[in-house]
Amino acid sequence: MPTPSHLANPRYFDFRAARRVPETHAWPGLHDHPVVDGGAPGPDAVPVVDLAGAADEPRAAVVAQVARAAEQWGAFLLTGHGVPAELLARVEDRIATMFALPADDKMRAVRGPGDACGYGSPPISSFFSKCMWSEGYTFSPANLRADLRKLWPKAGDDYTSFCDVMEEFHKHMRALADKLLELFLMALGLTDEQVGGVEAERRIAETMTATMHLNWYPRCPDPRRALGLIAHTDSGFFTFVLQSLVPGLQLFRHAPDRWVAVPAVPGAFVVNVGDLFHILTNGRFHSVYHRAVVNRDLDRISLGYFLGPPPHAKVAPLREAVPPGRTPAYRAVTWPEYMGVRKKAFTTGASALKMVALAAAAAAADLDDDAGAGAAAEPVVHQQLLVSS
Ligand SMILES: C=C1C[C@]23C[C@@]1(O)CC[C@H]2[C@@]12CCC[C@@](C)(C(=O)O1)[C@H]2[C@@H]3C(=O)O
Ligand SMILES: O=C(O)CCC(=O)C(=O)O
Ligand SMILES: [Fe+2]
Repeated sequence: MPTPSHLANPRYFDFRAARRVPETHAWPGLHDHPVVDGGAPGPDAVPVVDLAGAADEPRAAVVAQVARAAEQWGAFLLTGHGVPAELLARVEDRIATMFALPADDKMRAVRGPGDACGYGSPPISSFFSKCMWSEGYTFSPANLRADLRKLWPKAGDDYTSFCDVMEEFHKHMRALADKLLELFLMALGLTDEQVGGVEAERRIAETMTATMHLNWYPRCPDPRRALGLIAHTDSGFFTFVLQSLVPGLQLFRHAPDRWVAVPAVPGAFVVNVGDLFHILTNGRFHSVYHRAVVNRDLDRISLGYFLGPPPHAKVAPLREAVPPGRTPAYRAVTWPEYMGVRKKAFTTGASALKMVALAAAAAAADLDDDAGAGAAAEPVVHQQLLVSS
């Protein structure tokens, strides 16, 4: 019998056929920090923001929940958001159908070097010598039907239903992103009038763009040796993560260093603060290190809906976020510029946020990794894993 061509393709690792985790996929240092349950009551309980209360006036309680979560965790579970559960079920179902495509079809859509969209490992994987136990697909919802022809060149029913469902989802998510941006800005202390009326804030809301990245974490014969997605901070403003009912997302918390396992709450999104929001808020809302682990018996699917500025827009601390008498803690950067800095940071082991910090203000605000709640706490994952690019 001839070998199917995808098995002959050295770029495709067949997770389904793997009976063990090969050295190429075995990560050292995965258990350097304990894992605690973020679904149990107590100080490690992942904060919950329930938007069902945000429709009533005053919204002060919801705004306070957002402020606390963004300042102390850089992440929270979002419930009561109004995106229908039945739509989320269809989204997951379509994603599963996409990942079940034959390897040849997926490899045809592979992300080329420097491409924003495409199939395969996420961009961050290029900085590490080990491979992750996952496959991913990135696309722009604004360019959905054209992007998805990479996977389904002949279109057809699966293509059409995938695009229809994702378009419906994107419409809901874009509106939800606007609502959450408003709450974030109010949580920074801006009034309703400032949110809609101040030029800088209005421009952010009007130009914010969305990117979708889908993750498939196949079940794994030895989940303690493998890693679904390496610890990272998201680089944009903020991200909605939809995780299937199989948990796997973990948030890094400092002092003591530990991983907090985010519970899989049906219908909830996890919201992560990204690096550009960290900069925009002058470090008051901090980006959060997170990773995804894999499971022995079950596949896991997740979806990241990433919000950020358009490529040409400079992001700098908002005037309202800089305390009186202080200077901004970060210089202005565009998203592509920041990705360039982060690439350099990965190859040198430095912190990308520190590389864009303004020295004098950084010293005054004590932007040290050990600064506590205001700093993006960083797990020790870099030394042994970096490859130079
Ligand atoms: C908008 C984006 C954020 C992202 C890079 C991307 O262009 C599309 C994929 C996103 C993702 C998902 C997995 C982790 C991550 C670090 C990566 O390598 O690709 C993020 C990127 C990010 O937040 O920087
Ligand atoms: O799979 C997850 O839960 C996390 C995904 C994620 O962090 C990402 O896509 O950036
Ligand atoms: Fe992420």
